[in-house]
Amino acid sequence: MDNRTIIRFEHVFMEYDDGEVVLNDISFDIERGKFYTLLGPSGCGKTTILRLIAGFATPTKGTITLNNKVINQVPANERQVNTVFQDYALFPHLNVFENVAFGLRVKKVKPKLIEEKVREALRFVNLSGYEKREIREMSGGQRQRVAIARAIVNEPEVLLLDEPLSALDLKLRTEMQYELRELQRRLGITFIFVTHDQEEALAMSDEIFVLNKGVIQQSGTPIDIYDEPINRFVADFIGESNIVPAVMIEDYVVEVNGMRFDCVDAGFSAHEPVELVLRPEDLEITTVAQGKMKVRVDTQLFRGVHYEIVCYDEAGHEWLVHSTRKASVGEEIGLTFEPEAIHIMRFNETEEEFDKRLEAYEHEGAYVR
Ligand SMILES: Nc1ncnc2c1ncn2[C@@H]1O[C@H](COP(=O)(O)OP(=O)(O)OP(=O)(O)O)[C@@H](O)[C@H]1O
Repeated sequence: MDNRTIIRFEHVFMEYDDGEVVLNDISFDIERGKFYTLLGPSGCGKTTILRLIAGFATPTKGTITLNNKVINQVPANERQVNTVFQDYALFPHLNVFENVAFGLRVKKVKPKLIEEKVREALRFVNLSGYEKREIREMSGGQRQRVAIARAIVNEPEVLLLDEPLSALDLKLRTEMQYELRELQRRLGITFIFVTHDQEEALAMSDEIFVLNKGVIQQSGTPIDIYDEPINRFVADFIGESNIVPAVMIEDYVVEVNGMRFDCVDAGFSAHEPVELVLRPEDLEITTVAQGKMKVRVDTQLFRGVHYEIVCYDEAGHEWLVHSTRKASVGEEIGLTFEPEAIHIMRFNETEEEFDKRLEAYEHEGAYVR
């Protein structure tokens, strides 16, 4: 294992007592000092992964390594890992200072050092001066920061954050997204953040793991995952998409609903059935004559930054368009897009097969079948 890797999961399975398989052969590496997000729908196993890292649960099968040491059986309090929970789990009867100091007092750290460390942690989360405040006198965002201070005061190597922003209203949530990202940069430690909100994951992360039904569907940078989703689940879960059954005619040419388009995808068999993905913001409205396809506008909603327009092509297939340009319901318009905007997904391709094909295509100009 190279020195950058701090956590490794190798073929980890998790079953609870009722026999439900919650994690099904999970393997991944977490590098030091990066911001990771586990993203997926409710019940997909995100919290279970955090519990395994924290030591609140033991895997049924597989190995979990922290700093080159297998930790399957290491108790939670002996791991350099701290968790910030969704409900913050603060002590309501203690003030801000004592909430943050609690763990250090339990460890019998000297009072002078506790004073120093707590003040430092509170400074990190911009709560200097709030030491004597009662928890009930703090706002949601401030409580959140107390919970983070309480976790970082222990100087963990890894901070686990389980949907820490879900109780906040939208504006505060956005502010806290900036704060958390900035805090991670300043601390330089590894953050593993859980959310089911794809925009939050895209905005905050260095790396995202997209999970569904106990399996990692895809891992990568936000841009990789947004631009090159590996399958229908990921394409659908990360932002809105037009996902349409299509056929590869030859390299760089795809046919959908009887229309042929240039694309930049290669490495498929001739006439291989595939799925074509086009993001609504990549479709541009033109006149019928200038468009690559002709559609009729069915509905239009004003969304502030853009119009959300639903249209149908001549084969009766629906296309969602996000455009700053207004159309009229019932109008026939053209849609155009760049060949690069088309993304082709192979049916049931694994992440490794996909990466191999992408790499061959990008670096060697060779095709992988
Ligand atoms: N202690 C437990 N005993 C039995 N089953 C459990 C236990 N904890 C979780 N599960 C089950 O494991 C599955 C995954 O749960 P987990 O909490 O990891 O999902 P999640 O992705 O974090 O979901 P959410 O976003 O709703 O918190 C669920 O089906 C859940 O019912």
